[in-house]
This record gives sequence, C-alpha cells and structure tokens, in this order.
Amino acid sequence: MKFTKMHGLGNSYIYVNVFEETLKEEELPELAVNVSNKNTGIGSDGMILIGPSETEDIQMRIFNADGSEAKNCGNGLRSVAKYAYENQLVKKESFTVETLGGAVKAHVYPSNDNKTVERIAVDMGAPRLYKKDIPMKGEPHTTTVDEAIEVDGQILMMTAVSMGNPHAVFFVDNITQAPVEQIGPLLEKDDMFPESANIEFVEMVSENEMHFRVWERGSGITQACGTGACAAVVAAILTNRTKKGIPVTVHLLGGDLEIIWTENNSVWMTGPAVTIGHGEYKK
Ligand SMILES: N[C@@H](CCC[C@H](N)C(=O)O)C(=O)O
Repeated sequence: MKFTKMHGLGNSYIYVNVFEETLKEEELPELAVNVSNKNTGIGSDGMILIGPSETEDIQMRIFNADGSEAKNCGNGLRSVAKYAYENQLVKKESFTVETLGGAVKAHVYPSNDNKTVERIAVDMGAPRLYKKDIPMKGEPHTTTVDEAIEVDGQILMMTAVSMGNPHAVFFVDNITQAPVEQIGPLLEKDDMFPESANIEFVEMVSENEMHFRVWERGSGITQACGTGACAAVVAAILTNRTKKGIPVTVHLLGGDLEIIWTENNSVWMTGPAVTIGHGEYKK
C-alpha cells in the first residue's frame, strides 16, 4: 500500500490516496492501528483516506490510532487540501471536502510556481452546541456552557462543542499544570459522552491569544488538534473570554493556528501542513 506521511503542527497521519489504492472496508480499523504503531508500523496519530466524493470535490475519512473512525480532523483537512492540490486531485485553490461530520471549504495558498502549498485556510462551518449534536446525555436541545462537573474528586467547569466531532473544553490558570494525562482518559470515555470525546485544556493569554493542550479521543496526547483549537475558541467566546470576529492565535504543543469565529457563524482555521515522506507499507 502506497502512503504519504504528513503532519499539521506535529499531529501526524498516514495518508492513503484511495483514488489509486483499493482497501477493503473491513480492514480499515486494524490497518489504522497497525500503521500508527511507532514500533511495528510507521508511527502516527492515525490514518486518513483521500478519495472521491459524490457530493463534494474530494472526500476525507479519518481513523484514530485505536482504529475508531472519527467524523472530522482539522489538521487532517489542511494536509488533505495540500495533498489534493499538489497531486492535482483538484485544480482550483478553493474547493470542498466531504467528511462524516459534514462538508467543509478549503483554500490553499500555493507557491509562485503553483507546485507546493504550505498554508491552508479551512472554513470548518458552524459549531454545534446542542447536547444532541455533541452528542451528550441530557436534554437534547440544551447546551453545556461553563457547567460544573466532578471528575476524579475535582470540580471542573466544562463547555461542550461539536466541530463535526465532540469536544469538552476546560479553562485553566496555568497550562503547564493542566491535568491532561490525568483527566483526559477518564473523561474521554465518560458515560455522559455516548460516542466519547476529545478533552481540551485552555489558558487564555488575552482576547486574541490562548495556550492549548489536548487529550484526543482514540489517540491520547497529540501535539495539536485543529478541531479542538476551533472548539476552544468557540468555548472562549461562549464564556465571554473573547468575542466573535476577533482572530485568536492558538498556541499548541506543535505550533500555532489562527482561528476566527465570524459574525456569519463560520469557524475559520488557518495554519500549515507538511509532507514528511512517501513510502510503501507491507500489509
Ligand atoms: N487531530 C484531529 C482530530 C482527530 C479526530 C479526533 N481524535 C476524534 O476522535 O474526534 C484534529 O486535528 O482535529
């Protein structure tokens, strides 16, 4: 199986071009687990398939390192956009990508010779806030904004946001002391999230800057999470820490993303994507 390894701010995936490779549906979860293993596989946070779409210009499917299929991936979308443009799967700078979490619009900024792309903006669409859309247990048409929950004997204030995939965001005073490894795995699989959740910790620096750490559903601690960064900015706005229309620089372990929730209810994410290399994986 031919593959390309790419990363967005250190959040790396094995990308498979399924316009060319034929993979069986039933082998995908195990393949994702195997390629992601850093000792016996290639080493990554999961596997992403780039393929044809019946409704959009291209399709992305994302599998976490534990083989679970997720509905969206921000860092993956920027890498998919770069790959699709550089490999001429799309021939325009703005195009649409189908994900299980809905369709999104990507815009690539190519080099002068049009051959390479380093920076990509993605319109991730409107955040979904109702419990039924996260999904979360409870009244389907209510939201979770700065709501107290008890985890591991601690009371934490949680804001829940779906960016096509589920996120629970917690604001902390000092990001270096955020209990990512302690609370992340406990909350990820808590009963209140029937499909599990990505868990994020955020320290506000100002209304246009924040520090961010993540425990990703199905992959654990990663260097960055694009949908998580979008959810964090939405949560900061919902809890009056910043405002719609103000660009926010999100400092993740692997680097920075620019996020803005616009007045017309779209969350834009702008940042880099990098190709690490290509190879052939013996299945
Ligand atoms: N790293 C991603 C998110 C990948 C999926 C996530 N772990 C989930 O299960 O929802 C990103 O950059 O958004």
